[in-house]
Amino acid sequence: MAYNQEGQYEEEHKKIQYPLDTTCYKILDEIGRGVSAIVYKAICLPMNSSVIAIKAIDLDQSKADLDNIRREAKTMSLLSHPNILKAHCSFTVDRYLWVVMPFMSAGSLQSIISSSFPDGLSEPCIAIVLKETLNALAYLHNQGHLHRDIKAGNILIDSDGTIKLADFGVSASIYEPISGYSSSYSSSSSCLMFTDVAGTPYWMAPEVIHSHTGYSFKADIWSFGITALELAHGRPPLSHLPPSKSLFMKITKRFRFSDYEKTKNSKNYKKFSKAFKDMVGLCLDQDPFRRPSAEKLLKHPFFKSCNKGPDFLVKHVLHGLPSVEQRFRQVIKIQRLLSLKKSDEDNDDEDPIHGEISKERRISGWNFNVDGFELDPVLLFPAEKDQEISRLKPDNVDDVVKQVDVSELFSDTSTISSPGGSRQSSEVENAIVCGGDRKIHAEIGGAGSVSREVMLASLLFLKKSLDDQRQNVMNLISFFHGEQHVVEVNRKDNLIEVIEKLRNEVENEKKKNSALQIEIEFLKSQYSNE
Ligand SMILES: Nc1ncnc2c1ncn2[C@@H]1O[C@H](COP(=O)(O)OP(=O)(O)OP(=O)(O)O)[C@@H](O)[C@H]1O
Repeated sequence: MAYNQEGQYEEEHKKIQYPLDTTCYKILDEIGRGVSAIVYKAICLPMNSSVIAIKAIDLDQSKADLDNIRREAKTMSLLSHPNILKAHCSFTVDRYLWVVMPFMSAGSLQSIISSSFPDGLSEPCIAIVLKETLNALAYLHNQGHLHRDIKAGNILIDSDGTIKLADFGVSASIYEPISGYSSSYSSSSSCLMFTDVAGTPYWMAPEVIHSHTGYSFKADIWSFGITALELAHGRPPLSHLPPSKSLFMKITKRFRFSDYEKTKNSKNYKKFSKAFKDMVGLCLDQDPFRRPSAEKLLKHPFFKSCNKGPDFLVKHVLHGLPSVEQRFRQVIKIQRLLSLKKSDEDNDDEDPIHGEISKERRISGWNFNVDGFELDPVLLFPAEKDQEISRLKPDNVDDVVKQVDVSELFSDTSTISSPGGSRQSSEVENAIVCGGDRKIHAEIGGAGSVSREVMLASLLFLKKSLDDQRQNVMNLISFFHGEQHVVEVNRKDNLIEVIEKLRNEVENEKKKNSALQIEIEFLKSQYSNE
């Protein structure tokens, strides 16, 4: 790394002017694809055929307009940090914007885990990657910038283990609210806030999804926490759902609990340190104000005790890894196979939204579960009673929800079951409650007009659902008890596995129970106040 006299980091290529002409570049291979861009490995002919990466952004598909992209590129060119990937230059080619940047030969952490570490990286490796990323984030925030798209796909690694944060496609400067800028921007509150929805759904902070409440630097911290889970488990939470659907379900729709459970059935739960879990827990606080700043997070024991460097990543992650272009070809192959398989399956699928009511649980928010090292859903009422209760909701609910126009949140509305012009009241209610416990209570507190009968019916329904599930577990337990005398010794391992599964089910039941218990206690106190 080179530092100038002021101690600022200075990249070696800084003074070199890269040509703004396509004929000077020769494309070698495709190495990646994003939502609206293709990334190529290429060489720059007048620069001794040095290898570079070109990101060709389709301006017709990109949400941001050219002026915004240019402005952002200019702003980014003023930033300089060893953990931030800076573009060499950018220029338009027909309807594409070419961003010429250094080639990070091992590609993104996302492409590495998806090809070679499907169950995630080891904790010491994660610590190095996250620490370097956090250095970049702390610098960015200090300079008044939000990244707004922190995820493993935007963390790049070079052959020497150097980590750089990339892709400032949706980043924004908090100091430059220029008119015409696609972000809505508000400075009316005590801190500067954005209100547009930016980023990638799985990594989005709750306050970004509820963009009417505004968000700021802490939204990046949430995404950083999700990225930690992504590196640890090989995927972000809810990633078994299409991005738009996961977001959509989180904020407006019923979510089948059984769908969520599938994500937690990972056979080989890895053990992670308390420090790691604690650090992620701080990032994934529903309340952005309670999340630490990037600077403060760097002082967390998890990062303080991380004393390994890039060499460790070379040895434990990069060694024996297929090249970025080979990995990309593999991904494309798998995607093709999966899309063929999916189109077959889609024909047989039941409607995911209107499936069996008994399997559905409405999710009102997300809590970080330290022991399970996952995001856990906070359960609300069973779906069937939603309509009855929401019919009785206070009138101002619709006004609040008008500010959350779900159809505007997605560029890819094709995968969403259309919310329609007149939204159903059950969806409406869900949209307000999913921001966390405080909001749930505010909403239920507002439902003072709900009749005793309806509440009682809801609670009885909940109780029956719990009884049914308890009964199922009891049946399974007695089934295996009865079988015991014929179980041979060599089946002991299988039995242990089954018991473990049952134990998990019982644990899950307990968790569900306590979430419901809280709701019930709250409702009881509402009634006693009446
Ligand atoms: N400078 C680079 N050097 C090497 N590989 C790169 C570089 N930039 C991107 N890539 C590879 O290309 C892939 C796609 O990158 P891109 O930034 O388009 O997509 P993304 O960030 O995964 O998706 P999105 O469009 O949602 O942001 C990355 O995952 C990475 O493997």
